[in-house]
Amino acid sequence: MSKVRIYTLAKDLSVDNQKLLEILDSLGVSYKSVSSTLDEDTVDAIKGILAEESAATPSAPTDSQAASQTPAESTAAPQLQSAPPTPHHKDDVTAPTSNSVPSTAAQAASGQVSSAVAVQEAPPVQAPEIPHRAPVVTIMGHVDHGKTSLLDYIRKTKVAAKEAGGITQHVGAFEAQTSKGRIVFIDTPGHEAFTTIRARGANVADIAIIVVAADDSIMPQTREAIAHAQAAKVPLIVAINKIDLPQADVERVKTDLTSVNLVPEEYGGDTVVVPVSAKTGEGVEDLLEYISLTAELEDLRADPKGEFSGVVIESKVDKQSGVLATVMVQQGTVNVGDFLVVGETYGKIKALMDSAGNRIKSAGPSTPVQVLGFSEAPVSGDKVASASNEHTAREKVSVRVDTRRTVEEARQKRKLSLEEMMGPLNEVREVNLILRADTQGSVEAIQGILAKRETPEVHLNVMLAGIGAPTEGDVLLASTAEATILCFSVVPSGAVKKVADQKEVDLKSFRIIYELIDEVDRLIKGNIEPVFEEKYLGRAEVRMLIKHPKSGTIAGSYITDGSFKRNAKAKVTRGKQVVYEGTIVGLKRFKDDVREVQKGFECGINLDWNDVMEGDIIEASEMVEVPQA
Ligand SMILES: Nc1nc2c(ncn2[C@@H]2O[C@H](COP(=O)(O)OP(=O)(O)OP(=O)(O)O)[C@@H](O)[C@H]2O)c(=O)[nH]1
Repeated sequence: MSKVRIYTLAKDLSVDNQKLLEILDSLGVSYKSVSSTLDEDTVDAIKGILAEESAATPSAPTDSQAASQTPAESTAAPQLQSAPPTPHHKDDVTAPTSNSVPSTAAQAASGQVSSAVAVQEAPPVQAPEIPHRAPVVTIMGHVDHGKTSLLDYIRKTKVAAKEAGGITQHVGAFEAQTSKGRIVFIDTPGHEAFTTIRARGANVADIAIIVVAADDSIMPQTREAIAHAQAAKVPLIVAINKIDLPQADVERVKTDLTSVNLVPEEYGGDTVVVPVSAKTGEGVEDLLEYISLTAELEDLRADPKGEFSGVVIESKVDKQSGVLATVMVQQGTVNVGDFLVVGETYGKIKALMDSAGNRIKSAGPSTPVQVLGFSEAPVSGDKVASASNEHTAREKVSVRVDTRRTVEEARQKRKLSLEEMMGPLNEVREVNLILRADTQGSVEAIQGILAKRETPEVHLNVMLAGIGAPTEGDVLLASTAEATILCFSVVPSGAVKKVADQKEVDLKSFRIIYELIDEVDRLIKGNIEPVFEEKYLGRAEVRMLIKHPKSGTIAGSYITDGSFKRNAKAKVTRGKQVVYEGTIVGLKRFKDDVREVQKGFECGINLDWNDVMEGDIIEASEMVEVPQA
């Protein structure tokens, strides 16, 4: 029985991948990605549904439009109204679950425009769809594995040469035209730019390409790159490069990938792996196709008419032109003459250039543009907003200044709620860790022990485990993922320690493995939901009532047992009945506010409740954490 990949079938049947996935969903067939394979029965069922659909709507215009729609980007093409796609199906096997012929309901679920709709006089009012946007791709990998060469090859073959013959400037990104539409590449190789941007709270890449040289396989920076992509939660595609070399061993790379939990699709996993050569160009077309397929599944959309937002990719000061910043438009449209607010400054756009160096008047989503008009060079990762006039720009800046101050003040006070400290209660908590050790043996030993430390409530997520001292990249990763860096028998450099301090990242070094494990246990404990129990504190009799102009009624009381504390819980009983439960908001001894009053003393108790009466009994208690084994 021959099998066929989803995207190949989509191509053969002239429908878009999304449509096929919807049909598969309606049939209850699980898949991992568009490159998953389908067996003949499923293919027949799909063909049956499509045939029925076209019979039901012989000339429905929306149907044919949807079928011919290019996946990567559509300017405003109306799509079939359907449920939003589920980008990743984690289910393991591609198995058609039943022979059931799809019902009408299933057809409806698959987005079919029914004949009933087709004959209606007035078409139903549809909300205008947000158009697709081009994917933004970043290429990461180990040094010398061919990131620059791959980008150069794509640039050379896919970017229209600049007409005037001038030299295209390096602007940090370029746009490639492929048969599947536009793809934007961030061309500052390595993950520095990527992580710097992320460390500033912005995410610019939609897809990460991890380049692995076929003659070298997985290396330390490959692991780092994978960890960064995973922390950013962007889909990744592995490009096995240099397959033209005689010593290239693609199979070895695939096997090694499984050791970092990236199981290639051929091995039953869901990692897309594409063998390429940046030298001969072999496989590059496939890689571009996979990028478009991934982008399609991610269903990337942005509204060119929406409010503008962008991110600075890089900036420089040009002796002649002044500050030149490359901004990736993420949403909305930017125009010459707009005011741009970046950081706590603003500027008016004097000129815009596309990544090929052509002057343009405006730019929409997923377009890298070089902006002339900033007075100070912005930093990569800075978020950019626009304003239609100078007054609004100034207001936006002042809001940003206020927000920064508030955040700084809050940070100084650092009074976090339980939830802020520990995340929502009753959920499995994640402790993110980055491990650094002297040898592979130590790394594996630590990982082995850690695996046994996990509890049902706390999951240990080792984002990166590497040999050698921690790097600044690790610190950036830790700061964006709120991870702790644990070092065993390796010492962080002063520079790395400094960055960790600045970013408030916990960076700890150990010489004895069990001290490291103790630290992990502490981290786990810190993440286990604390158990509190009520502890009795004391009892008091209300002997007189004092009216206070500000605090209301204060219960002049005598402590008959234990002690009373400010902020403790209070329960008031009258006879046998509990008449009030609340908090002791204030305690007074004569005119002074006090924290605690012991048995045998008189005091004023403010319950923030005015109906307390003489003769009432007040009982105080507090919640205390029960230490757990
Ligand atoms: N034979 C062969 N050589 C390649 C290929 N891709 C890159 N190279 C060579 O590998 C070396 C490193 O390539 P680069 O593109 O500079 O690698 P990189 O990953 O960008 O390196 P860094 O920028 O230093 O991190 C260069 O000598 C390239 O010519 C390929 O597909 N085949």
